[in-house]
Amino acid sequence: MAILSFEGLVRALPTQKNGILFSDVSAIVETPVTIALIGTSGQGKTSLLRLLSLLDEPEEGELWLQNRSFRDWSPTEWRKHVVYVAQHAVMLQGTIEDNLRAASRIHRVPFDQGRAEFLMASLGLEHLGWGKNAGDLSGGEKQRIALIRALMLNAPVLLLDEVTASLDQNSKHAVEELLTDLHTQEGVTMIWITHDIQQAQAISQRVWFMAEGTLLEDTSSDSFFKQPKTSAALRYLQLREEGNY
Ligand SMILES: Nc1ncnc2c1ncn2[C@@H]1O[C@H](COP(=O)(O)OP(=O)(O)OP(=O)(O)O)[C@@H](O)[C@H]1O
Repeated sequence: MAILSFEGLVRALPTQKNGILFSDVSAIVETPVTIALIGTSGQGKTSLLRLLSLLDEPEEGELWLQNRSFRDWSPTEWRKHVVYVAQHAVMLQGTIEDNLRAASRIHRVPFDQGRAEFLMASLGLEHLGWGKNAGDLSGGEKQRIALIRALMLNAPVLLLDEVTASLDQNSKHAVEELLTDLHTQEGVTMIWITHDIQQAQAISQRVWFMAEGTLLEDTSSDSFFKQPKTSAALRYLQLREEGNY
C-alpha cells in the first residue's frame, strides 16, 4: 500500500500566464522516504504542499493517502496523517504550553509530556518557560515551536515549507538532525521545500524538482546532484554553484 500518491494534479491560478501554475504532477511514495522539493521561486512548491495537505483542492487530478482517494477522507482526518508546517510560523494565542498542547486538544488525543520535553530539548528550547506568552518569542523560536507543535501529532507524513529559513546555523542543524532521526527511528516521510542546496543534499534520499510548469524530475538525490536529467535542473544547479540566484 502506498503511503501517499497523486496523479495528474493541476493547479489553476488566474495570476499565471495561461491560467495554469502547474499540471500533470504525479508521484508515488511507497515507503518512508525523505524528499527535497526544490525549484526556482514561483514554480508552485508551496502550492503543491497545500494541495497535498488538502488546504486547497486541485482543479484536476487525484490524490490518495494509503490508497484511499482524498474524496473519501475528511480533511481533518487527512491532516492528522499529512501535516503541513508553514514557512511563516503563526503562534496560537496563549502560552508556549498552549501551543504544545494544541494538537492533543484539537484531535482529542492524550498530551505526551515526555515527547514535548524531548522535542524542546532537541531544538535547544529547554530553557524557555512553558508559561511564556508565545507571541513574545523571537522569529526563530516561533519557527521551532511551530515545528514541535506539528511533531506532537506523530504524523507519518510531514510537509515542511522552508522550516529552517529564520534559524541560525546551530538551530538549523538541530532541526535537520531531529527530523532525520524521526525518519530513521519512526519511519516518518518528509517532503521538504528548501532553497539551500547543501541542506537538500544532507536531508534527502529523493528529489522532486519543479520547473516548466510541472514536476520535471523525480529521482534519487545521488543521481540528481551528480547528473540531473534535464537541462533546466542542470541550469538550476549551476546557478546555485555560482551563487547567482
Ligand atoms: N492563492 C493564490 N492566488 C494567486 N496567486 C497565487 C496563490 N498562491 C500562489 N500564487 C502564485 O503562484 C505562484 C507560485 O507560488 P508558490 O508559493 O506555490 O511558489 P514556490 O515555488 O513555493 O515559490 P517560493 O520558492 O518563492 O516560495 C506565485 O506566483 C504566487 O504568487
